[in-house]
Amino acid sequence: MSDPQTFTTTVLGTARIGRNRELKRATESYWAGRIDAAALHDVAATIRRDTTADLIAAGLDSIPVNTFSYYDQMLDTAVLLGALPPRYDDIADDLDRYFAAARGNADVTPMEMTKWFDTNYHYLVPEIGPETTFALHPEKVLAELAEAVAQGAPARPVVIGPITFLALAKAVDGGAAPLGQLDELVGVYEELLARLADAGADWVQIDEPVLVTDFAEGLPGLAASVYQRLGELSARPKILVATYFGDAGASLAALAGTPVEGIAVDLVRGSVESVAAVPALARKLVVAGIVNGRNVWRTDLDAALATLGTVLGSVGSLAVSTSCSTLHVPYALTAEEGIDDNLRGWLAFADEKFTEVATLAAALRDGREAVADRFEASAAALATRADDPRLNNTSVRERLTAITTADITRGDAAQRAAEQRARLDLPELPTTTIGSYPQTGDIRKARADLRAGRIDDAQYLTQMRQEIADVIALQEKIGLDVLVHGEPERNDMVQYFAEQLDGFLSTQNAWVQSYGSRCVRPPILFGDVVRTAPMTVDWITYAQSLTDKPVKGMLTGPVTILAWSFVRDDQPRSASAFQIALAIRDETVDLEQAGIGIIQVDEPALRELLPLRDADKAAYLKWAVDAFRLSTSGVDDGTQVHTHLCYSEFGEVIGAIAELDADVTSIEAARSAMEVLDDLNAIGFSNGVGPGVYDIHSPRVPSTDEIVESLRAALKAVPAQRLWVNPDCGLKTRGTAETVASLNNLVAAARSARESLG
Ligand SMILES: CN1c2c(nc(N)[nH]c2=O)NC[C@@H]1CNc1ccc(C(=O)N[C@@H](CCC(=O)N[C@@H](CCC(=O)N[C@@H](CCC(=O)O)C(=O)O)C(=O)O)C(=O)O)cc1
Ligand SMILES: N[C@@H](CCS)C(=O)O
Ligand SMILES: [Zn+2]
Repeated sequence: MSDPQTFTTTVLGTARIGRNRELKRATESYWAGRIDAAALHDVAATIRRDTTADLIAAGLDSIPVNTFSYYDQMLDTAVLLGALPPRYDDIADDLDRYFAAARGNADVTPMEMTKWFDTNYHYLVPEIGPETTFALHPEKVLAELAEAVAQGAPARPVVIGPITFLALAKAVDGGAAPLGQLDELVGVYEELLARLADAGADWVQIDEPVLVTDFAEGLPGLAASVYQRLGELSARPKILVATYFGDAGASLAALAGTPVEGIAVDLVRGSVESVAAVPALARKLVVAGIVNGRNVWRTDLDAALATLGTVLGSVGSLAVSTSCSTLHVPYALTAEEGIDDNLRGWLAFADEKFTEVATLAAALRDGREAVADRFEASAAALATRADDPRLNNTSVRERLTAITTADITRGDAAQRAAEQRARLDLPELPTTTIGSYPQTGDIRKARADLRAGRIDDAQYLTQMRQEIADVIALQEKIGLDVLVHGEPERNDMVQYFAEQLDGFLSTQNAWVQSYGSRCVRPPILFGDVVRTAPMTVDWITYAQSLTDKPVKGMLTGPVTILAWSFVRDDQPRSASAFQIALAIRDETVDLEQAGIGIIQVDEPALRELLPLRDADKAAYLKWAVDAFRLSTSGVDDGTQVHTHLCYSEFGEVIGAIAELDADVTSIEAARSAMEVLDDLNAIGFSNGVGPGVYDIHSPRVPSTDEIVESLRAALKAVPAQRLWVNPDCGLKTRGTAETVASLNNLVAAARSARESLG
């Protein structure tokens, strides 16, 4: 049992989708009406109980609770604070209201979704307007606390803090920046702390990851005043303010100057020097995030122990922890088969990380000798990494050394546009889609059947070709101008490529939540990246053989492949990005040689990897742009290069988007009212652009009229010669009926807009 005064071993949070994605299946069944709310709650309770039991078994003496979520922790926080947007007020049932906010329904649009810091996890963006009021609804956190206590857990409730909640919210209804409502909101946290104290909580963890960023001015000052105020409460649990995803910088001293008892610091991305520089930490519990919660590499235990030894000298007491929640890594390495011994030895997923935390804490408490066998096993496994030939491919390294500016530069953009116009002969306002068509149950089942040996390669190929033929026929019927093959053969736009590239390990069960019930299996980029054969050419040329309309080749770009993989940590990420770029470049050249005239290289993660601190942004954008250009500059001027960006606010990277120098950029804009076009104009962007004219994240079918309206708005910012008409992202998550209806309206809207252009 934990000493309520302090604790020594913990993690900041855990995954909640379930070891076998039980929550995904249960929520999707609930939405489809196949199970009722009680059955869904049962699955959720089992996941929570199992997670708590696993953490107890791992030997942790303080256990996070309320890190479970049916959909998203920011949405949970909006509910906790009574700050759901009012458009959901009429929905009486709590669960249905919650899911309506998450996903929308026939009557209401969902809350916006965007990336959580620089991760591939998406949160729902709180909406704060002048009329927003806050009111405490602590039922979930209190229930989950009681549940864990009943299980015998030394439970520590976790909530997102007020600064992070408001800094990540968006202003609506003409309101000012949401952080202006911080004072009022802190009052609700005061009430919450009193309720948690009444419920017997010894500690509460308040997550403030925004303190490692430059997202808003004056964050250290806000940290000081908010936690001074909360710290002065008389009846409250001990407060642990958790910073993660980077170095808390000046906020660390600000927090240390308040009465809070504990501060969690990220020692993977942050530095020991920052801790040593704050004398007031000598009076605090420092929760040392030494085990990487963001990546899958085994911890170098000796190095970690040395770091902890240094930290110990400058803090009041110390607990060992992961650097952030293990939400971002898969559950268990033991669920993976077929990994060679060398590579397996370098890895640690969540379960293995819990053990690393416990081992390090034991070494601090009892001395390294007490757990020497674990340290030695770890060191021996990691020692095999340096000499593994897969980490050092001479030919790819030599090729990269020889790259010059000419290799990342295409011909003059206007000249390219003229050549492409002559070659492609497209109408004004050409219509297209972003790549994927609905990934139906039949498609996924075919892949599951192939994996299980129920069908063979030839049968799988036949079925996928039929899917492609159907999608081509559908697009011709709808009347789209530039067609796609629909991506049926792709389990995922990153994993599909990783499975074919040397240097990547693809997993079978290593699922990580991406948003809501949607999961991905990030590949593990462990070595040098080499393309051994074309990856997409057969599929695309088959699609092109079925139609006279141009079919776009469809590739994922180097930054996105990197961003959505677990990346080796023994060289800069840029070095791996350039290796991937060479592989994609070779693929574009092969597609061009096979007669494909348009090639799209998707970079939806360009914005996601933007560093959280302003000082680091320019260097990132330089290598990210160069990697993209390396991947797309091998083709002739007459080949039209498209790119696609989504899932973000693009303001900060708008200059980089222009520097990508794609001939056509399709970009999510359906929810930001064409602001992106004004931003592009402001920097003189003059290539083709396709602002998304409808939101594919909701089943709602946009009317022709509303798409015409979007196009009219777009035409005020962009001349018809440069404007493309497309949805804002791929259609893989949509149903077929709504897709067909939406695209019919999109084509009708483009025709109507063309007519009005005369
Ligand atoms: C564009 N986005 C992507 C991101 N990251 C990626 N790595 N990939 C992306 O596409 N980040 C930003 C956004 C996030 N958006 C999404 C959208 C959709 C999904 C999604 O649908 N995920 C699927 C899993 C996709 C997949 O890997 N499919 C595989 C395996 C399918 C499967 O689960 N099979 C079953 C058996 C199936 C059956 O019998 O019917 C099984 O194995 O048990 C495949 O198609 O082969 C999801 O289900 O969550 C993710 C991110
Ligand atoms: N080509 C991909 C891009 C998604 S961001 C798709 O259409 O799904
Ligand atoms: Zn997209």
